[in-house]
Amino acid sequence: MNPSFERLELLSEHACFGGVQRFYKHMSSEVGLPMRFGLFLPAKAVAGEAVPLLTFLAGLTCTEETFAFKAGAQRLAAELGLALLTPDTSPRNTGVDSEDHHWDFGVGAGFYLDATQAPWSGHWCMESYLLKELLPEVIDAFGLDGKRLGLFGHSMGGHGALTLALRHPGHFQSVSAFAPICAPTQCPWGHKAFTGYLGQDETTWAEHDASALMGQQTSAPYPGGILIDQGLADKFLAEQLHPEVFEAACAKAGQPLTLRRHDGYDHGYYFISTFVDDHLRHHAQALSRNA
Ligand SMILES: N[C@@H](CCC(=O)N[C@@H](CS)C(=O)NCC(=O)O)C(=O)O
Repeated sequence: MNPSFERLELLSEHACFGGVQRFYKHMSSEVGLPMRFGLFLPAKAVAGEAVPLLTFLAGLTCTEETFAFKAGAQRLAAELGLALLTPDTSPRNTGVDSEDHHWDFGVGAGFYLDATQAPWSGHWCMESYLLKELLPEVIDAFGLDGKRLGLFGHSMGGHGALTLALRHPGHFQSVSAFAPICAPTQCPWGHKAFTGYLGQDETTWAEHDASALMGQQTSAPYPGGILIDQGLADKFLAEQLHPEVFEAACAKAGQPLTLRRHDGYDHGYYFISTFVDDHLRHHAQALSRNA
């Protein structure tokens, strides 16, 4: 049996739109603890075809189950032949006393980076976990196409999608986000997370700020375009999200950006489920070009 597959413990399995939604647990050497993730495989992947992999990074307080339960993405993913990977949002049960004292820092709030500050630096290394361990292991275990990878996410996970896509050029072929934290160095969530995980030296923060990273580009890193949806009734928009800062950075870099602002939509999964099909099509189109 494939050694990557052998490392995975199947927690549950549900037939879904001709494919299968599964939840797994595995021992992560990067995190140093067991981690959980969700994986939807369309019928073609179950039959052994190397389909593209689209990874969704969830927001604050979410788990590997949230997007799988609430977004309603499996129907179209099945039709388009996309596998969907939903990692957890942080390590859990780490032994750090204060890990769950805040809903926006610690457990459920890994911010998709590698912490450099104690006590977080021991286990909080979501960037290395995703890039060096989870994605390669899942691609290998299920025979997916590692050259056709898309990344999207919501809120903190939108920050994760944009920053990881910019920090790892060439790794992902498509990127999109729902209500992302676009300029974490300029908002309370970002200040709190970066102070805790990265320390007081703000020069290190810019390396994890999507707008700052885009501002450094001299040509478009995603010439096929980036898609962002943002609800205008989102209670976090004014204070935390700052899509206009990312919009300006994209304009400066010549990065095509479709930033859609939707009257009446809030921050939650009713908003995500309304527009998720457009994101799946955005990725399917980019990933089929790379086939
Ligand atoms: N607990 C927070 C809200 C946290 C929140 O909205 N989390 C978003 C991501 S930033 C989410 O997706 N929550 C899960 C859900 O809506 O099901 C509050 O009370 O304001």
